[in-house]
Amino acid sequence: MTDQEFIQIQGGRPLSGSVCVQGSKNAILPMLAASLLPESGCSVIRNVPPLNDILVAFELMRHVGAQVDYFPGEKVVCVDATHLTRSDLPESLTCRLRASVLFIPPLLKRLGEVRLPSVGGCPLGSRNLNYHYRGFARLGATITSGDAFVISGEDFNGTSLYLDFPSHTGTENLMMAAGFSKGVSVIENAGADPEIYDFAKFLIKMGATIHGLGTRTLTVEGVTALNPIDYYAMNDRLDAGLFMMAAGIAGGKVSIIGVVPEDLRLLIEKMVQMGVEIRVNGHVLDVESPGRNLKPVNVLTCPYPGFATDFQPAIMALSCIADGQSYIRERIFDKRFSQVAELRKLGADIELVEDDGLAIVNGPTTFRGADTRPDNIRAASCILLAGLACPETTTIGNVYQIGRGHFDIENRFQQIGARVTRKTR
Ligand SMILES: CC(=O)N[C@H]1[C@@H](OP(=O)(O)OP(=O)(O)OC[C@H]2O[C@@H](n3ccc(=O)[nH]c3=O)[C@H](O)[C@@H]2O)O[C@H](CO)[C@@H](O)[C@@H]1O
Ligand SMILES: C=C(OP(=O)(O)O)C(=O)O
Repeated sequence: MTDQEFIQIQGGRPLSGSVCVQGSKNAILPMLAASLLPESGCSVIRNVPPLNDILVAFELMRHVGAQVDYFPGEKVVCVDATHLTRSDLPESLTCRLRASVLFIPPLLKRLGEVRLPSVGGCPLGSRNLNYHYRGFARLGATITSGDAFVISGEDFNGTSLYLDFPSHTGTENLMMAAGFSKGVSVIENAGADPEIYDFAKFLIKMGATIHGLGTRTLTVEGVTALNPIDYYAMNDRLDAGLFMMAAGIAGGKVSIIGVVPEDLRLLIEKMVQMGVEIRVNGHVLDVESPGRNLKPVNVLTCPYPGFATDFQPAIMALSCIADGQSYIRERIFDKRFSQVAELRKLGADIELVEDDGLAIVNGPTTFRGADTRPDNIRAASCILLAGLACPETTTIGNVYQIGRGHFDIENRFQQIGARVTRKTR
């Protein structure tokens, strides 16, 4: 993939057909990190799409000495971490992957020290890591910071851990570290997201003892050894949501295959409020929309089970075609409106009251074609959606971003009748 590549969308036509949901990046990344915990033997993780973030995680794992064999056709990865050799993570990789932080607990357990330079990921504001480091310190780690964080320790003891905010990777990291600390740890105000739940099931299958799954209080009893396992990762609710909103904005009828409707409850609720018809048929969602005359919506992002911040940019695209004013409030990240500048290029009328985390969308917009360059996965998804509602040509540069979160995007959209192509300048 080069910076010359871009995605071209010629929208303005309804979608029809079926699309399968990919495996969940945000559940798989902690599983890849945890697959470094067993001292011998191969772990197998299934339903692993070849997303850019996942490929960077493979490179990090190989860098520290793990053998990683990936079978993209089968979406299976096999990890053998018997011979880990180093614990200094290179900035050339960590600056591309925020989930690099999830490699701290396994390397600490296996090698007694980790050196982590700055981490990358979506630029959404401050994105502190203080809950992670404070938790590791309470469990017994020593942490120093200079041009990199150095986390070290040999002896970890269970304790009470409290997150000021139910951080997603913070919960995963503390759960993993508590899993090998002696005695019992209680994690309060933990994240309850489905990906955290799936990751906890992964750790339990490895031999960990974790109680309170899906609630805000997790109790973890440390064990001395965790074993390699064979695990099928959950499907990606964010990928499912992208295709739901694609049907909503473009119009037509699309079946989305491989969802847990409960995990998407609020998105379904908001889309139905907007006038999109959604039928739940077991693990398939049938989404049908006129693609115009939608009703405006109020959205406030919250930790799960609230409305997911990762859907905020996409529902903003949808609200642009609604008749009237929509209010979109971001409450998780302090800078998560970068898609607004890109949407405006397509003609959207959006007032930003950034200090209040509020965007007021004045719909309906008749989108015009434009060249865009979104700076993160979900902003790119937002522009892709707007492009589907625009009869002119829209382009999305910086395609690395969308490839971090969605696999084979152009082919999967073509499968449901969209004119989405990947091109080189
Ligand atoms: C790889 C992955 O799973 N990424 C997801 C994860 O990111 P991530 O786990 O980084 O997000 P968090 O839940 O940790 O962040 C939520 C909020 O807590 C703050 N915070 C977090 C940790 C900390 O130590 N100190 C602190 O202040 C952050 O600045 C942010 O304002 O959850 C986000 C919120 O659902 C999603 O948008 C991301 O897609
Ligand atoms: C914000 C995201 O990822 P990360 O936390 O890795 O930046 C995302 O997946 O939308």
